[in-house]
Amino acid sequence: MSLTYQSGFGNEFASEAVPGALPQGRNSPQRAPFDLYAELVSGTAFTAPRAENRRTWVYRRQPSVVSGAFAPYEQKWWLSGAAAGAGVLPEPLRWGPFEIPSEPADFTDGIRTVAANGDVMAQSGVAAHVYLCNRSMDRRAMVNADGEMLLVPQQGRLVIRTELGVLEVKPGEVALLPRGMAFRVDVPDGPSRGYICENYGAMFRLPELGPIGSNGLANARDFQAPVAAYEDGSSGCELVKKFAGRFWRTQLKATPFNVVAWHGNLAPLKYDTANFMTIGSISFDHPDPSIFTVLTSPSDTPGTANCDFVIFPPRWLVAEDTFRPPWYHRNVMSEFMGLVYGQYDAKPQGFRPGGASLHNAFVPHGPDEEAFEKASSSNLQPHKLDNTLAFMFESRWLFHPTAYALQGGALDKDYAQCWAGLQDKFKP
Ligand SMILES: O=C(O)Cc1cc(O)ccc1O
Ligand SMILES: [Fe+2]
Repeated sequence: MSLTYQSGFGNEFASEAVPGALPQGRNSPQRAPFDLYAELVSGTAFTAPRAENRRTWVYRRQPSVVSGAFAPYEQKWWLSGAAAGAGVLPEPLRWGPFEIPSEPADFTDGIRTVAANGDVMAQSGVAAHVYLCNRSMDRRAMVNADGEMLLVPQQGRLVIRTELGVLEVKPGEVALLPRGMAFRVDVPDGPSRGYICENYGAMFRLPELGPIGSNGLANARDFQAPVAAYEDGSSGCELVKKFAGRFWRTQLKATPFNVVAWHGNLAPLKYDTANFMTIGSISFDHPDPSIFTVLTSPSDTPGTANCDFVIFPPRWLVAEDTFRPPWYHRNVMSEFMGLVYGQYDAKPQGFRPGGASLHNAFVPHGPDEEAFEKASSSNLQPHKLDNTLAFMFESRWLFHPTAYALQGGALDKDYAQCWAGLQDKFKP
């Protein structure tokens, strides 16, 4: 599938699927072109500072309000907030690859919450989910009024139709779907798996670059928004809505993907992590992983994120007289990690693609025995860490694992053993 995109994080985009559909010089003319309805989607408060303000005008065949009333819908695996946890444990946790079920499941039904924090009602915190699905959302759409969703595919491409157009996202790429914007996910490759960060807090944005300067890490222009595309959906569509942590459904007479033109800076985005310009040590010592921050959702305490999305992409290691993998560590912040492909240098064998790990606040962790032995005795040549992509959702709030995470079968009960062989080698 060859799709067209517009480039830039938070740009003022403008797109029309039919020439002339976008009003010029005003947002709500008495009658919009082609008798479309004008609708404003406000992603931030009207009065949010200009630099953070996000809204988009859509020109559509019917306004979203035609959806009418909703009835309850069951999705018992997709949970919200710290309250959904089955108990926080004080030790490191790790999971093997989460299994994609053989029973039919689309993206909406295939979401399983692994761990969550914060509270939807307080607009704070995130959930770490996996999606495990094997079929497309057939005549079905989803809208999440609780949070934006950062999708990290691990197996299989996703074709994401949104109100603003279509994104295709493959493993190695990520997608960011704005809170409250309808989408449908198709899985052209069949069984598909990936991770989701559902963010109830402040919208993800690019981190400040400080002394790095005006370029580097994730560059704004490498984020891609769709172009306007509407479908002929006269045969109807089910709309599933997540609202205040619960699920609802309604049957629409037509498709919600009926936006013919739009303009604004609130848009779904995709980003290819291959475009991430890594910065690292060219002298000595292992830098803090914050140098690999792709996006950050700030909290009200400066520098202490509601969530940072951090990646560990292919890169050169050249530091001299340095223990190159991550150091042993205890962190006030909580670290949820996943692996898209390859090996993670701190856990070359035990951490597997499609699995996850959780090191909550002040839970000690670090390289396993194998990684430690190798890194502390190898001959330090410039070395390319290649064919690897791990990531971290790092949050100031403790992640609460769910019953699915603890009892669903993927939990690695022997995780702690990976450090058991680290001997006291003190030789005064
Ligand atoms: O725990 C982890 O593997 C993530 C991590 C990576 C790193 O390079 C430094 C610190 C850190 O927490
Ligand atoms: Fe860590």
